Amino acid sequence: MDLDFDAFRLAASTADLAEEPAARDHADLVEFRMDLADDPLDALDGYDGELPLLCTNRAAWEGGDAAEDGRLAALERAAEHDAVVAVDVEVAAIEDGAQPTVDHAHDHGARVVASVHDFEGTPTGDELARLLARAAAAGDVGKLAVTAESADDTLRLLSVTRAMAAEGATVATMAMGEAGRHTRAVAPLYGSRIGYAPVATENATAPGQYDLATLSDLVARLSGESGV
Ligand SMILES: O=C1C[C@@](O)(C(=O)O)C[C@@H](O)[C@@H]1O
Repeated sequence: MDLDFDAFRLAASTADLAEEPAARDHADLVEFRMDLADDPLDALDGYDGELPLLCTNRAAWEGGDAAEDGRLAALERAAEHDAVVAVDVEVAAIEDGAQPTVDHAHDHGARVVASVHDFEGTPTGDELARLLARAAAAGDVGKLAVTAESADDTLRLLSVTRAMAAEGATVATMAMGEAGRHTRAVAPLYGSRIGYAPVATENATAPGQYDLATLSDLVARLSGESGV
């Protein structure tokens, strides 16, 4: 399978690949949260769904559930699957020695989403720009998820998203939390290339996510593609 990030792509985030049929109507791909799954490599071996996969094995130190032992090795195995079109590697991990994982993914035709998460707040504009530039340089897509507490926080994130996208960088941004929720719907208009949503709200993988059908509808309406 192949999928690029030259346009906005909506990912259904899940720890259970059996949810894929339910995501087909709305999503372009599935984000498989390996760190939240019981036997992720077995699940990947048995995957015969239609949607391509973005595999994430989120480190505990970046808000996920994966123990460090074997974490990157599992991500590398994942990248070898034909259905896996991308893997997510944290920028901090890449800068700390995970470049071989990035290279391995590329060798197997998978793109790399280099990610940064701030679960505490939204940095200053300058710092946001630095973080997103580092992410974009480290991967094929630079992803930045912050926690917004105000409209000003969301504006800074959207502004940096727009500036980087206008320079030609491939970026994905979102603000977590209640105050940031609407950025998930509007960030694509400012150049963000990936949105994340659970099939059902109770299985959210980050604070403030819309469910998949809702985000798909909002993005389509705002982009003028829904025909309404
Ligand atoms: O990094 C991201 C973005 C995310 O944190 C979000 O805010 O939608 C959801 C995660 O599943 C994904 O790995």
